[in-house]
Amino acid sequence: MPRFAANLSMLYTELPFLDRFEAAARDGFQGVEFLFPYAFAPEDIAARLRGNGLQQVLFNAPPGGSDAAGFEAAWAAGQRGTAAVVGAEADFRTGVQWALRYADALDCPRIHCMAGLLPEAASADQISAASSVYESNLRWAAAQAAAAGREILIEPINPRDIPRFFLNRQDDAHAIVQKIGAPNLKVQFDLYHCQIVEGDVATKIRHYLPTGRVGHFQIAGVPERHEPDVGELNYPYLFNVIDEVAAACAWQGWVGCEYRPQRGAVPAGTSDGLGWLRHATA
Ligand SMILES: O=C(O)C(=O)[C@@H](O)CO
Ligand SMILES: [Mg+2]
Repeated sequence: MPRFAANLSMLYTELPFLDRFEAAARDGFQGVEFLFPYAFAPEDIAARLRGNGLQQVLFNAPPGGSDAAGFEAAWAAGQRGTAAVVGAEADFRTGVQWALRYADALDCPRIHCMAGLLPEAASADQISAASSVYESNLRWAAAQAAAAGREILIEPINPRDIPRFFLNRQDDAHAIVQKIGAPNLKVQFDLYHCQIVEGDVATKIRHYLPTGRVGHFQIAGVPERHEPDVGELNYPYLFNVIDEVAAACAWQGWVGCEYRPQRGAVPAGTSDGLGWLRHATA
């Protein structure tokens, strides 16, 4: 079975953030991911990782802004990344530098750089300008990350969850990664978003995983984004597909569990809903 990482921004939200690490380890996770670490000192997060025998496998570069308070304000104001946002190039670079410092402290191999939003009713010229900025920002970020021994990931996200998000489709993500051609620039393949936007998920795993351009998977039930055993995707089947293809191409990444638990009563809500994980790893 794939290696599963708990997404601590969505799982265990019944607990304070720093206590979620222990809860995830107690439930058998060996890896964790989350959106943003910037509200906490890197050494406090590193201590929780060490103390619970966990690996940090992924987190996001800031969503906008230029310091820790600004990052939180940007997220609250609806900013969803700066990589493809014309005029936000300085914030993008500042954000990647912050992320690389945290990646070093947390020994985290991957950083997700969210693309950001297009303007309302974007014109063809505005879309083309966003594409140019995206390409030059990602080239720069991949070079910075390579020097630090890290990967940069980009993720297609469905436009129902994030309207006007610049990157929605797997083929567009792979096209820009191929065009830039940096070996440490990869795609974060979130099966939840893929099913909502384009479907044909198993075939896309078989097509894209052997290219070497998939850096990470994420999962959730569709359409409610609850546990993976709730909804229209057959995850036991998809886990077997990932296993089979990963074995054939020696892929050794992680599958992030990025869903909102619906089962059980607080405070045991997240753990109550992990029957799918116990079944998958039995
Ligand atoms: O929303 C998702 O899906 C994610 O993976 C988050 O990192 C937001 O980018
Ligand atoms: Mg995701």
